[in-house]
Amino acid sequence: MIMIEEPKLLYEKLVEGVKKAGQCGRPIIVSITSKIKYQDPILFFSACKDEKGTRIFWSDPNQELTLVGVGSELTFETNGTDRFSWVEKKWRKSLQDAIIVQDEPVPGTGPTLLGGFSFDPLKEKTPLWKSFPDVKMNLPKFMLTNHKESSWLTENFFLKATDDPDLITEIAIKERENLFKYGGNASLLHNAYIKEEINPQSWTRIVREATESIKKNELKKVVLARELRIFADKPFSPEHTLSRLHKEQPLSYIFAFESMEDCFIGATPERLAKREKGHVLFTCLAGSMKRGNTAKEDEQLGNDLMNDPKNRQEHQFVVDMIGEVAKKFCKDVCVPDGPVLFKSRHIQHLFTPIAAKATDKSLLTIIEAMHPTPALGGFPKNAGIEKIRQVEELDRGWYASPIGWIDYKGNGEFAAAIRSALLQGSEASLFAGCGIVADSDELSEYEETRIKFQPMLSVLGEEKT
Ligand SMILES: C=C(O[C@H]1C=CC=C(C(=O)O)[C@@H]1O)C(=O)O
Repeated sequence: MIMIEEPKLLYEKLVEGVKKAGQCGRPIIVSITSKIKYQDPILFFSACKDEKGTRIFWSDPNQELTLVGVGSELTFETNGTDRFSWVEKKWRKSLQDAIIVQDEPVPGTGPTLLGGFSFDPLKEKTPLWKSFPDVKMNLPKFMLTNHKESSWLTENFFLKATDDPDLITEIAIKERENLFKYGGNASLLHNAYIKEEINPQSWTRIVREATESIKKNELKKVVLARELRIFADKPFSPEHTLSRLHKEQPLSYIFAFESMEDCFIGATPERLAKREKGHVLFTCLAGSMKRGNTAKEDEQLGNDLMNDPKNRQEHQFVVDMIGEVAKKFCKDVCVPDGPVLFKSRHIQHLFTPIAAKATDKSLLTIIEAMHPTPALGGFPKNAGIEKIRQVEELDRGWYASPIGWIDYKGNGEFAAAIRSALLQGSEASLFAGCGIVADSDELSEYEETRIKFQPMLSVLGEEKT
């Protein structure tokens, strides 16, 4: 039996919450966190099938922190610009007078929002991303938090003055009992799919035209993406996909956001910013090369990447822009002299970490200023966004956008949602993009996107031959 807080304590806090909601004239968050026996996060995600459509999975590199949210007690979602400050205001307001019960102040426990943003609220929307608005951040009903080998369960309530604490306690106890009923083995599922590349010739033409715009000094860099649609013999399983991503991409952020019938899932190596205990960490990741077949070839390719002027230039735009944001919103900013290599299973990148001390500027304020970095949009920022809006034959939806979490103390982390797929039953759309500078070659960039599809293709099953 898993130790969760006493029903008596739960009941007392619910009574207190309902009373406070009456006094304040608005709903009140009651959030109770208990340390529980270690739980496997993917089994937990899989067991909560009844909450399909609301489940969220997040784990950081090496799985130092994993969050699994199920159910939604409170959701902030809207379309349009201004969404970062909109969420921030709503979240702060909802937290006023919150009743939070927690023994240990572990980041990522207690009331925490999980979710993400779309790439560009001003780009025309298509039905593809109908389940994902320009922002959707969710306070889950239940959230499992794993820090290395320890687990906590947070249970959230958004109480109105008219709620009945007896009834809510009774329902909460039943729901909890169902939470940990694990069974089945998702890893037995395996899909066979066929691929459809969407407009590949048109994409290479757009890339070539972008290099011409850059040569004419209209902008310095733009990241152009393309879509691959796959069709399988049976529905894709988020739990199966998560479990394979965990095995194949241990150095990446693994994420899954369910929304209605769809699931946006992936393994991104690209942190945007993490704020924890007064520190803010940023990652600049741009400039790519395939992995070698032997250690020697891999090392050679890594050296080529480190010494390639085109890739160094692509990378430097990212370092300069993120460095500027860090200096504007943080203090004691430390930018290394040059990049190192970051290697994942299918691809290697130039990588520069930036560290700083936090000020009173919130994580969402920083993310708003960063998005999209020149690794996802372009440089200068607005010229990049406009170029993408004009020329890309693609609805990016949440691809290349900030996804992550923030807790009630302002700790949190956001990553850029690349190396990702939108699962829609037995069909899926995959996305991959490349930084284009003046001397980019469209066929090499096309080849680079092919490599960037690999992390998702390899976990979604086998191509039918
Ligand atoms: C936009 C993507 O990758 C970005 C991140 C790392 C390296 C990149 C590059 O070398 O072009 C891209 O800027 C993607 O994978 O879809």
